[in-house]
Amino acid sequence: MDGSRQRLKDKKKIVVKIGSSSLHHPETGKLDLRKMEVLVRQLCDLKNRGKDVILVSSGAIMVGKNALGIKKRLEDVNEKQACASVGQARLMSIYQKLFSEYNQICSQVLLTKNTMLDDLNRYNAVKTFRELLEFGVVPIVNENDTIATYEIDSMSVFGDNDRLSAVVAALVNADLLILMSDIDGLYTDDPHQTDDAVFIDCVEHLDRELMQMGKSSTGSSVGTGGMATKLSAADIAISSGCDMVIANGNDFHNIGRICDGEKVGTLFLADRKDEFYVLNKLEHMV
Ligand SMILES: Nc1ncnc2c1ncn2[C@@H]1O[C@H](COP(=O)(O)OP(=O)(O)O)[C@@H](O)[C@H]1O
Ligand SMILES: N[C@@H](CCC(=O)OP(=O)(O)O)C(=O)O
Repeated sequence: MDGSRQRLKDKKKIVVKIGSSSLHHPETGKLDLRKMEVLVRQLCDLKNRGKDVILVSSGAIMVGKNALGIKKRLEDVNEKQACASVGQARLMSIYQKLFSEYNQICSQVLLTKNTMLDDLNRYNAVKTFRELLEFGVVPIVNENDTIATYEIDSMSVFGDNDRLSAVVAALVNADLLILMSDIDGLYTDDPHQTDDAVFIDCVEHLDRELMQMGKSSTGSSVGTGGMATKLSAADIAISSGCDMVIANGNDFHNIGRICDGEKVGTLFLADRKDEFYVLNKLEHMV
């Protein structure tokens, strides 16, 4: 086991982000409940190991779309917002049921980019997260899709939970962010588009050349942002003193393996702690 992986064993505050693609049965688009059980068990076990855990979960739009019996691809923003409103409530009720099986309390936190940019709102969010973690709760975060796009204008959305999870990691002073995706980690190019893409095990310096490797092409019908938003998230996380791992969400046991220091996914090593850099990034995020 190499040294940089070894340090993952000592992480105390861990943010885990799950993409919609890791939660659904691709054939039907419905929730994969067996996988969700494994996810929740892994997170509860991290809690039992004495760690603070925050889950950033996508899936509201996908779940709402299914609940409403919509078969076509969603194009209209308001239609997506209506689906998110239905789906978020359903998603939370399933998470609550699963977490309660392990006597674990979870809570819902919905954020927008504006919440994070406003000093008072951000301060309140930080304090609320602190209280929740002190109570031993697992906060479950998503973007507030219902209001995000018309809160001021389209610039007010995160638009993807990859960057939202990195902002949350920075807010709560997390020391590890795990992004579960539909792919093993970062490759030199999108493996779904190029045959000779090579897997990258560890990133010590996230330079321009690496940033350009992350394409916005997505591997599933429900994913958004592709690798581009994950690298943007890595930039935010590692600048706020938080290591980040991108790993495959096809097996949620990977979460425990990562925290055991096993060589799973691509590891991005934190290189500094710069609060202003993160805020500046957030301000210019489109
Ligand atoms: N350099 C790259 N390395 C790996 N995957 C990449 C890269 N560039 C683009 N991708 C694409 O990013 C997808 C993962 O992002 P996304 O579809 O948003 O999934 P998720 O919602 O599961 O996070 C991959 O399936 C792949 O097609
Ligand atoms: N907030 C949206 C998900 C946005 C998002 O980033 O989705 P994904 O690329 O699946 O992580 C939802 O809950 O449906």
